[in-house]
Amino acid sequence: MVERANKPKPPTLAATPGLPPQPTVTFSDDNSRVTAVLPTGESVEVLLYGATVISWKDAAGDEKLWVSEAARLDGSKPVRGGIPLVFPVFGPPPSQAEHPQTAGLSQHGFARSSRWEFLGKSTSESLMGPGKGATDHGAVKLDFGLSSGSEGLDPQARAHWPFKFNLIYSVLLSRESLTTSIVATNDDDKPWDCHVLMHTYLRVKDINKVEITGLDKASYIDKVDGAKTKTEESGKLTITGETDRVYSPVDGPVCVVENGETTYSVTRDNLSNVVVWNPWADKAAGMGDFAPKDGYKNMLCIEPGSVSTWQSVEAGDAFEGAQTITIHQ
Ligand SMILES: O=P(O)(O)OC[C@H]1O[C@@H](O)[C@H](O)[C@@H](O)[C@@H]1O
Repeated sequence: MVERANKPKPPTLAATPGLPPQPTVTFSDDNSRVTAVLPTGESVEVLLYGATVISWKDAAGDEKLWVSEAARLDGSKPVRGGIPLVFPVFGPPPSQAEHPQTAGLSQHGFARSSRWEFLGKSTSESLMGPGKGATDHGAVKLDFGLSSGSEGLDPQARAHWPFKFNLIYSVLLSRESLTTSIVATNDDDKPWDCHVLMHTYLRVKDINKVEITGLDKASYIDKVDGAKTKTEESGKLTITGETDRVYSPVDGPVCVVENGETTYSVTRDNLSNVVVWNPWADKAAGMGDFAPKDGYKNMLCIEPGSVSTWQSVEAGDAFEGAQTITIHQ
């Protein structure tokens, strides 16, 4: 056979003009987690168990979330750290008399203790569209699903929360921020109630040098002082001991300031509460999966949620909520 002199060469990806580098999405060998990396180096890692975000790094590789060194990542226990998702009940379940629907569930519900399904990814162009600037920087969204029919559903849900539901949880990584959002749809023919909360463990350098802004004049329930309702009087909240508060702030960012510099700002969409939690020394000492024991100095939970009242979701309706955490250098 004679070679044609001007035989056209097959196009190669590298040579394709105008195609910007794309984020990569990979699965771990055991299929337990999915990792997304932007072309500029930022990354996020999500464990299918709980759809728990267990790592979020900036382009320099600096970790933004705190995960306990003793956290169980094998699906035997909710993860101590990262971003566990709380649904459909926040905190210890209420009594049968208070709220029969959720009384039989365990603390913080079953979303964080079920194995979710990875539904797919969307990357920069489909997310942002051309001309919106974001394509220059890259972004990737990972979608996860859990429903009443899911194989991975924690058995406590089937036994104690026998409703039809469908949850879609999305994790959107862009260069400076991470957004997590949930759509909780009622597929049943009767209403059900839920709480939703994103239990974010932010990594901080030294809790003693942290101030939290954005809570000024907000009312809160102080869970370490007999669940009294109080009003935040400090424009710059400091953490000096065990702290467990359910705030109802006005809209606007809640910021973490370290050494006088804002390091994170957290904004909310349709989530009216922010829980601020740090277990401090004694409580951390009593938690088997909390390590190192002085790790409370390097973490601060800022947890956007909808937990001070029940969200009643009608048949066929959905509850949606989201948080965006932005890194400030
Ligand atoms: O140990 P868990 O179930 O992960 O909960 C940790 C903390 O989560 C917080 O959201 C609660 O306000 C605290 O009361 C609780 O101690």
